[in-house]
Amino acid sequence: MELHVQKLSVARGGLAVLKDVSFSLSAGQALVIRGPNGIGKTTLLRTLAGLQPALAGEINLDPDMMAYAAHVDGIKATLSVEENLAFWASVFGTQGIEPAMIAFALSDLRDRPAGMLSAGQKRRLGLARLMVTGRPVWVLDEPTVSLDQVAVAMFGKVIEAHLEAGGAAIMATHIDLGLKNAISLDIGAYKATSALEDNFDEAFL
Ligand SMILES: Nc1ncnc2c1ncn2[C@@H]1O[C@H](COP(=O)(O)OP(=O)(O)OP(=O)(O)O)[C@@H](O)[C@H]1O
Repeated sequence: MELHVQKLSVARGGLAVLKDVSFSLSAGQALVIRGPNGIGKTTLLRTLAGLQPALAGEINLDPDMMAYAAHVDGIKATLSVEENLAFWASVFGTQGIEPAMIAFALSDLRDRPAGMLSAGQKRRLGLARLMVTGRPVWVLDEPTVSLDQVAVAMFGKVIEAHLEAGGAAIMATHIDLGLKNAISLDIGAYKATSALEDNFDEAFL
């Protein structure tokens, strides 16, 4: 698995936010996207995962290779924790939800309706979902929000195991997960300038 992203431009609300983003990622690697609030990390991740079209550029991998997890994880509130994981396993055509249940310490919560989980427990369920997708590239937007220290460590272990098994991950996070094979990309340099800014001098001449 090799992901190559070339000259990708992405937009939000009809306005270009990032221009000409290029990077490559191999199996076993994690890419940590960095940049200030509002620069376009979420927009970039959503575009990579195929949830919105790119303005321009190339992504060599099919979105079907990717699993996306963000703040809204598509958790079904009335289904139990176990039913949620079983549902996703059926959607993605995979088997065996127990490893995900164990990795995120959800076993004791298996019968609880997801709507009754705390914010951190919900996030753990959303991250456990990644494991049952069976997809090689995980695209993660602020995955550690709401997680306590113990849960952050659980998540770090799961990501490390995913990379060791030949998967890859792209994530926007401010937390150092101590991953062995992580590279970082500061997207500040790719900020798209608006037409007004492009012609700023001319506007005054
Ligand atoms: N619906 C929208 N219409 C217009 N602009 C939007 C819309 N949603 C977001 N934006 C703007 O698009 C830009 C990129 O937003 P995005 O959420 O991708 O940034 P981010 O880097 O993930 O930010 P943060 O670190 O705060 O989560 C921001 O300037 C934001 O204000």
